[in-house]
Amino acid sequence: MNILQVFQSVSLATIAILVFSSLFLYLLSKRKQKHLLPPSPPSLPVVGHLHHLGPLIHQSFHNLSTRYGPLIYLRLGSIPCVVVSTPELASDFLKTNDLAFGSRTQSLAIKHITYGVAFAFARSGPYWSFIKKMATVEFLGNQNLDHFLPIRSLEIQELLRTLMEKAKLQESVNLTQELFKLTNNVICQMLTGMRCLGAKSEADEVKNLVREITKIFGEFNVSDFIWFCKNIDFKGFKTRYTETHERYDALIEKIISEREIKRRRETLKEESLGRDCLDILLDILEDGKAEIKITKDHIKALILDFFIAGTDTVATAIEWTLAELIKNPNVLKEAQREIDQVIGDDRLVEESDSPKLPYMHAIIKESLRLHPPIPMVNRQSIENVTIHGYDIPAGTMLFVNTWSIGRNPEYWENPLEFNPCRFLEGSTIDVIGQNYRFLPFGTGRRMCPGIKFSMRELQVVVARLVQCFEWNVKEALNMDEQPGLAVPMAEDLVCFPSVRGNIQKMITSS
Ligand code: HEM
Repeated sequence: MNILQVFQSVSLATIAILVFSSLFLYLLSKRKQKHLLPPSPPSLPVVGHLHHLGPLIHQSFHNLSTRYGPLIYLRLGSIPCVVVSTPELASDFLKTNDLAFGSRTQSLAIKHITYGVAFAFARSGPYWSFIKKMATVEFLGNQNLDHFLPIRSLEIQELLRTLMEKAKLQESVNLTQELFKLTNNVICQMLTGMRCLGAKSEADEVKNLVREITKIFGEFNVSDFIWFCKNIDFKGFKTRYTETHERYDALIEKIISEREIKRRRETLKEESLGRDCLDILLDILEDGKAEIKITKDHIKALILDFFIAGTDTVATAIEWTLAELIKNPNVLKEAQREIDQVIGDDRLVEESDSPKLPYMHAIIKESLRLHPPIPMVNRQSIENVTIHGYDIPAGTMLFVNTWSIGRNPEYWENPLEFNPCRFLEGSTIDVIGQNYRFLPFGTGRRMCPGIKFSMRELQVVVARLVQCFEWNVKEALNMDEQPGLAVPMAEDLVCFPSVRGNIQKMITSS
């Protein structure tokens, strides 16, 4: 939202009073400031550095860093921030000071929609550690992922069928929408056991809500940054997120109640493996001896956390990878050659084939380097720290610009070239957060717990799209980005698939 447009919606008299009082407080705070802060671009009273930011914030930070250096201090309204844009600094902040940066800031909208108890935004502590362990080891651990393999296979097969139909009719397909449907259906079943049926079902309402909430989470709201705007409902944003929360609450209440009735009937608790997330969480809720007491609000917030974190991110990663393959036909041919040689043409690629497809693995990494779905690792400090001689006060927002690091010629040769080979030939760089040049899933204690799940889903979907189809587009692809919680392509990816080889037989027999 344009700051000027925002100001136009409030009466001029009120603005004048508030601006003058803020200016006074700003000057007062400057006089009191004794901290040595990192370099900073010129700022304005009240808005601080907000006027430097465009809609794609990671790109604005990247541009500022090229002028003011790899460690900069910004004040977004009244919120202090530091932006970090080199692997060395990323390591200083995220490894050496991992504990100090153990929290995240949450917007007013996120706080309201997630009952004030979102896990992904919680401060590190006993509740966060307990849920992190549950998420990493149990819900998204290897055993559960194996158990949910048939769900992923079925959903991917559905996608292939849709594409095959389109290919037969020589029609275009909106791959962006199809991929969102795929990832949403998979995560929806892993969380609540429900599948989107295409009719007006609860799962469809979930899909619509996830889409709306993801949009809300990614929107810039001036009330988050300028303290005297906190209670102003700019452009009806507050009304929108309040209503969306109410819709989500009604739906999830119903889903939980139905599950509680089912559990009483079927004593589902006896099954120890392959439970959906709702069952795992209800077990914890009902367990009088659980290490941590959780409430129904925690369950509702956690289900939403995973929905939001697990839908757009994976869909966006697949979308960018396919776009790069279409733009780079030589890479696509090489990937098809690898699959044809290793798998042949009488069966589809399976998740378990991944170790045999190093070129495909390198393609996924190369796509995550250029297009990390979450372009910045965002944290908040919980104590004062001194880094490189600079004083970073408690409560400072940290942005590690992984997007910018991935495109820096000091760390990557010809960084804008899509060249998967850079991840082959002796490269030891992986996605697991140990090399600070490449942090698509973050690093350290707050690292993404969905990494194994995402890599499994990402690789098999891209491999099957490559194995089964040739991809054509009408016009050159627009590789611009769109703002959002994950950063998708600016325009939906619309393509014309055409069937390769034996695909019809393979899809129907799989
Ligand atoms: C391509 C897919 C994905 C990417 C690129 C991605 C990326 C990230 C990143 C960069 C972070 C911040 C890490 C940090 O602060 O160090 C994160 C956190 C998180 N992700 Fe993912 N993610 C993906 C998929 C998923 C999935 C599928 C789930 C769950 C179903 C998930 C759940 C979470 C959660 C709960 C957090 C917060 C963890 C915490 O604060 O401790 N993510 N993700």
